[in-house]
Amino acid sequence: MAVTLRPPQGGARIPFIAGNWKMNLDHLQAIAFVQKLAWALADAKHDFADAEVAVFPPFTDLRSVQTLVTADSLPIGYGAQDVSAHDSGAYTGEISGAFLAQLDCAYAIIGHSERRTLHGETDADVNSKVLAAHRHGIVPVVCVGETADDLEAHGPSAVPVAQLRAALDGVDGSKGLVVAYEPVWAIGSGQAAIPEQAEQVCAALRALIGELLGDEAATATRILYGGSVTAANIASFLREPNVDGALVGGASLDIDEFSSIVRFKKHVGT
Ligand SMILES: O=C(CO)COP(=O)(O)O
Repeated sequence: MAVTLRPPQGGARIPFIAGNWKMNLDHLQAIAFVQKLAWALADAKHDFADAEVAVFPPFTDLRSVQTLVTADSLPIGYGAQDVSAHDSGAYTGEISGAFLAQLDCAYAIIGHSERRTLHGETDADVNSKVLAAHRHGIVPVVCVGETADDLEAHGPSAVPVAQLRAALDGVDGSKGLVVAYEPVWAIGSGQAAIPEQAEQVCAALRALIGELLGDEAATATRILYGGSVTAANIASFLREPNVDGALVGGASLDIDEFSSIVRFKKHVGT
């Protein structure tokens, strides 16, 4: 039996540590990695009530990850790095949310800055993809974040808030949502945001979710910080009340480093 991990429906937010592998690890490497990660967390007696864990492998790995997770009942979730806005048809190279749902993907990352900058994704595209994920019962992990130029011109919150407002147009808040605040200048740079700044933006994003989707969604939605997260700096982010976890890139490819990030406890409500 597969362990199906779904975000909590209201109540306390379980911290969420998500590993975005980007274009790394083929399906054989993915199987070895997920198995070793599960062993490392079991050895460390990780309590999954302290932090939910999910990996986001390339599309070609997802069937293999599903098979492993199902066969061994591993308490590790997984999702896709993108999803098509369309459900089927003449869209060469795209992957339907229907296919991801068939692979029991709980999540799909949508609007990562690498999709926005390298593939020209607009706010409207991101919104269409969020709606597509929801049509198939997949929880979108909506990425927002400002560039260094945006930061200088508008401060940290304005662009992420505008991006999230556009992403949530017409969205049903009861269908589940995770938001990742990833300042573009912090991604892969080794220069993480200052935790107080991450908190300021995450608080503004939560207020916007309340305005658009209601108080229940604002309370239930996990808002992650992403951008040069490591085992050494995760504590400083999780100390912030509106930061509910991390979207981890480079450090999610190292089992010791990633499991150390997962094992750092956020003290909810303290
Ligand atoms: O883009 C990211 C996760 O989606 C962050 O990447 P890094 O952790 O490598 O900075």
